[in-house]
Amino acid sequence: MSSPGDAGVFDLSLLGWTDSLAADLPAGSVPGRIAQVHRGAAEVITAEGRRQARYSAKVRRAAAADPVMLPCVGDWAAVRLVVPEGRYELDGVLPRRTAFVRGGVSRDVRGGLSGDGQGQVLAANVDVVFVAEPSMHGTDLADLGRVERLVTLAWESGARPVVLVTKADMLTLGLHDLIKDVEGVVPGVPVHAVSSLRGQGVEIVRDYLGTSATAVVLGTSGAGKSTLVNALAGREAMETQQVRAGDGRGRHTTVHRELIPLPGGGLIIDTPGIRRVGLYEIGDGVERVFADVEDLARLCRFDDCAHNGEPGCAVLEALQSGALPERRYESWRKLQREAAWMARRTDARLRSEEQRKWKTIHKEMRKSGRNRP
Ligand SMILES: Nc1nc2c(ncn2[C@@H]2O[C@H](COP(=O)(O)OP(=O)(O)OP(=O)(O)O)[C@@H](O)[C@H]2O)c(=O)[nH]1
Ligand SMILES: [Zn+2]
Repeated sequence: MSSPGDAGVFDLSLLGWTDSLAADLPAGSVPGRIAQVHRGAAEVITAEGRRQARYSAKVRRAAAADPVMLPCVGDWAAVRLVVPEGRYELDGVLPRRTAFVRGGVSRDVRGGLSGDGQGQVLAANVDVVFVAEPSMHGTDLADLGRVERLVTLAWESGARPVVLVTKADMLTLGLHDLIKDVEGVVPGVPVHAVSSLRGQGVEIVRDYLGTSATAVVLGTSGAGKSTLVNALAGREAMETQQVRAGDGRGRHTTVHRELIPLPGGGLIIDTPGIRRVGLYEIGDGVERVFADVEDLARLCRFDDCAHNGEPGCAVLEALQSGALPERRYESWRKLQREAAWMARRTDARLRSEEQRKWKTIHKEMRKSGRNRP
């Protein structure tokens, strides 16, 4: 059996290729899924196998004007063979269904924000986001606030979140209660216990990918992301912290992003530390994760209640009665502020600009494809 990535012909639908993507492919080019990006070139998986493809002048110009236009892991690219030279050229990126975007934002340990608001796409065309939260992290239990934050981010990317309580073997007593607590803070999102070390829950994770879905794994450093990816891939696709600890360079986080085709179809993108990833689009991520709090807020006497001591504030009442835990309230406020901050800074401008650019680029791609002999 040939598998994606081996030389030889294989089925692109196992990489997520669809008819609707095919409709956007310019004439004269073949599709390739970007597995890794380098400076000025990308490694793409095509029906013929893996190829290095240099960016065309058009792609370089577009990326120079706006980093959001840089090809990224998970993108579907239009690849052409440049005949006299015999090399491959990446001549365009097909429209993205979903995207993880870093808004040029850096975040200090206390959650402060700074940055220029310039977008950068970290991963594209992701269907499922696995939020990996270790049952035990050092001596701490799973961090519910971190789960809320990452699930919010997942919703905003356009993909579907699934929470995995990883390293489940480290917590035998109380695991059930912990899962219940996690379920309680992300309404409507499936939560599963996973131990990659023992192989527990790995099949459930695998099932989310079917034959052609693409997933990313988000989570704090040491959450067991690489170990899970390796368990899914059935091989050492990613270096884990243990492996790295032995190489003399000491412990450090995963630094590169790579799209890894899994045996039997489906793909997974291992992401480096997500601490710098901000909420980019003012989507409905916060409302979805905090649906219970948002419901309360609708009961406040004033429509524009800031939940800051106004009379008849249902949120503060719930807080005082203990129905709404202080931790969750604070988490809600923080993520609301963050989303609002990003929205003010970049969202409207970037979104409209990006849409406009995609339109012209695809018009050009189609035109140049048709005119080519
Ligand atoms: N007990 C237990 N340990 C695990 C499990 N999964 C991973 N670990 C250990 O946790 C440590 C961190 O695992 P990694 O997979 O490297 O974590 P990561 O999330 O990829 O970390 P970064 O690359 O730094 O973001 C390693 O020592 C793993 O062996 C598990 O299911 N159970
Ligand atoms: Zn209120």
